[in-house]
Amino acid sequence: AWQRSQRRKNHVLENLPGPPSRSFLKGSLGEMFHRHAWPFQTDVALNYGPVVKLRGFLNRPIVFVSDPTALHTMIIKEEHIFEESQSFILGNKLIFGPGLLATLGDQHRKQRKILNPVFSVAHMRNMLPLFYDVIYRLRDAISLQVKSGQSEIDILAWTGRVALELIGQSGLGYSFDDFVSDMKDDYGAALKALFPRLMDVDILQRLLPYMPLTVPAGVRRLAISLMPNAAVQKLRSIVDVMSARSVRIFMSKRKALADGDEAVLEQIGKGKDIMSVLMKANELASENDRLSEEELIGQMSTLVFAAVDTTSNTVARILHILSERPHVQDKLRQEILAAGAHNKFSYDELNKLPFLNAVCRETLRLYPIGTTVMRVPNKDTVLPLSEPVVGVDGTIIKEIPIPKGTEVLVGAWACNIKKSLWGEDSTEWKPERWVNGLPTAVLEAPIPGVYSHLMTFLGGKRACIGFKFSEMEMKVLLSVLLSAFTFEPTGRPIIWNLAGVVYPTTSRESETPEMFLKVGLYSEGAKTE
Ligand code: HEM
Repeated sequence: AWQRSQRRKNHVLENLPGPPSRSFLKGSLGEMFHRHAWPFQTDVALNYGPVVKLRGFLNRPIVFVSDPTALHTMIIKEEHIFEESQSFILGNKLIFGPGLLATLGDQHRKQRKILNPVFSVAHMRNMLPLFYDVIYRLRDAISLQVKSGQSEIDILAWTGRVALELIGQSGLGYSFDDFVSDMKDDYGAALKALFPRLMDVDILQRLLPYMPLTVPAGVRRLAISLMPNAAVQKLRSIVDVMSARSVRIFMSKRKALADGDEAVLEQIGKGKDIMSVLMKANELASENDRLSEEELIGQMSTLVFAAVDTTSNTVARILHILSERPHVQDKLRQEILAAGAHNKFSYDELNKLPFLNAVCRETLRLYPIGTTVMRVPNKDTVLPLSEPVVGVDGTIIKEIPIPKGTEVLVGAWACNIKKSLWGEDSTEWKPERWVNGLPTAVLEAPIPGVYSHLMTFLGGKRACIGFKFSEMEMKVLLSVLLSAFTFEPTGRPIIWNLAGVVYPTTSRESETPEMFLKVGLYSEGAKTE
């Protein structure tokens, strides 16, 4: 009977529609995960229905899900079953230490419990003045560049620098960058090199679950240091730079905390940064809730890593879109100026600007920095569906049995652009849809996204913890930059590449993340063409 039931489960998976597999060894992985996979991913998102069968290594089925009810089951109801893959967790543990991206179950829950308050709206309000200080310095630096006659500016370099400095100051209480000279900080350089190096070791990372983790960490590091692989060695030196810095910052904070309030106030974040607040809360927490030093240090690189490329590429994308739509750019600028952008906005004022809100949300909907995330159930389970799926053999499938260990992809982008929810124009960038009211289908669907019916920040217990931080960063940046500058295309291409985080280059071949726009000084009365 057990074998019959297994066969039936596999039959349902095999019966799901999907694109043909082109390679026995790699299945569809080669077509799905490369820099220019947009046509393939669009096909998968739009043309096979809400649950799609893809092929992985040795043609094993991978289930691609964008059905809201199935996603709700994966992300909320059965979050404890649909875990992150072992290679993701173990890879992150080696890179960042045991922080939020590297733990599961109770340990992860305990970390979230103590970290959530430092990402609350109340804490964002505390940090807003610091955001303005940093972003004004950025504005002055760009202004100097423009006044000195440089008009084509690498916007991504600046959104990256400002994102690092913001999480540095408000997250770690540490300054990486003065925006005056070229950034020379070795931590910043290490972080920038991390993503490309991670791509180099992708296959090795998939092998990580097979490395015996019962051996002590020191021995494991020694084993890694002996690996004759250049990519691994480069990655190791990046990790060494990051972890040495985290430990140094941590030690100085611990000393300041021990020395008392005055010493804390003398630090860059004046004790208000996320790590200082966290360390203080941790001291006061009960024995059960308290995190170890290793776990605290593990949060530092995790936060910096998770905060920088994500937000900086999203802001770059918004400015790219606005550069191509001068009227929309001006409409947004006028809203910001009319609301008094020359003074600093309060947190509530910033969030009450309807068009700014719409532009951010629409960009996050259509252009999330990651199109999918992977989950792997730790036992056999069943995914219910919002609407039935028609199998390859014509039978109607109402629910999908998922055997333990099956790779299931959360189709975050696919859900964000689903036509049955968002309408026929779902693949067009139309901020007005957020002003005019969202379709009832969107409002009524059980989309498990933590932010505005979108899957961009995911949802549930492993949702992005920094989504309000990121939203505040985007909004302050846009309001300050648009009231000072105009943005136009340079005439050269901007290509968006699919990767762990989607990033722009100036050609399909180039591997350098960069995005040039023509930047001019905005003076009131003079409108953008
Ligand atoms: C546009 C900006 C951002 C996007 C689209 C984004 C998206 C995401 C997504 C999809 C996840 C879930 C990853 C997974 O489970 O596989 C995540 C997790 C996370 N994000 Fe973000 N993120 C952004 C900005 C930020 C910022 C600014 C911070 C910190 C200040 C941050 C901190 C984190 C952390 C710590 C996690 C791990 C949470 C956990 O597992 O408990 N993110 N983010």
